[in-house]
Amino acid sequence: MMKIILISGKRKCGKDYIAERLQKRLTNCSRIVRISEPIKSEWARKLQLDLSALLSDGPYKEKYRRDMIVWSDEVRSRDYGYFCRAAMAEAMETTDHPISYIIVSDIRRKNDIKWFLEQYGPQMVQTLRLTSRIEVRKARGWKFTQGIDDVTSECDLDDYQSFDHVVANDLQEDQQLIEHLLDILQLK
Ligand SMILES: Nc1ncnc2c1ncn2[C@@H]1O[C@H](COP(=O)(O)OP(=O)(O)OP(=O)(O)O)[C@@H](O)[C@H]1O
Repeated sequence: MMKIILISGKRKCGKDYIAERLQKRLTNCSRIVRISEPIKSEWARKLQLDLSALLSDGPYKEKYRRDMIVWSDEVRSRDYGYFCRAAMAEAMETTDHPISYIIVSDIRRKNDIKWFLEQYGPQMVQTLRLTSRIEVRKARGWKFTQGIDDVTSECDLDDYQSFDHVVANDLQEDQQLIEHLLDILQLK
């Protein structure tokens, strides 16, 4: 049975970093899925923007991020699973070998979790909430930005009570943390 790990957490708490470290350990029977990818590619198509610039961390990213959030909220209000479904379909279509573990590295909303649970069931899905102290996030480059840090996409999960695991990612290159995660997520 395939296992799906849903990673959430505030900006710069290390969602991508931890997803990549886990993926490295789980080798090619695992795959990272990002819900933001179909959002970015559809938005870029819509605006005929340069996708590679949009996907990188360059100046494009913040400028278009706000508008993209508004547009993607509209899409979600009609169909909350739209981007989750698109991201999973893309992952499955572009995989030529069996996948045992899917790591979704950018879960941001209660409805994202709801969609995965409805689609795959609680046996297959585990939620992992990463936390980091504010000073640590700042040291990693986070700066409070109005319109990004105070909107639904960043705050919707703040009051979610049902994460399977809540784990701190405050230390630098913490190998024990990776072992601990493999343990609690039963991925060993
Ligand atoms: N435990 C860690 N040890 C060393 N570096 C880390 C650790 N966790 C995160 N980082 C670094 O901190 C930075 C932010 O991490 P990352 O991009 O994974 O955060 P994120 O939660 O995905 O952020 P965003 O929501 O903004 O995309 C990256 O440069 C990453 O390499």
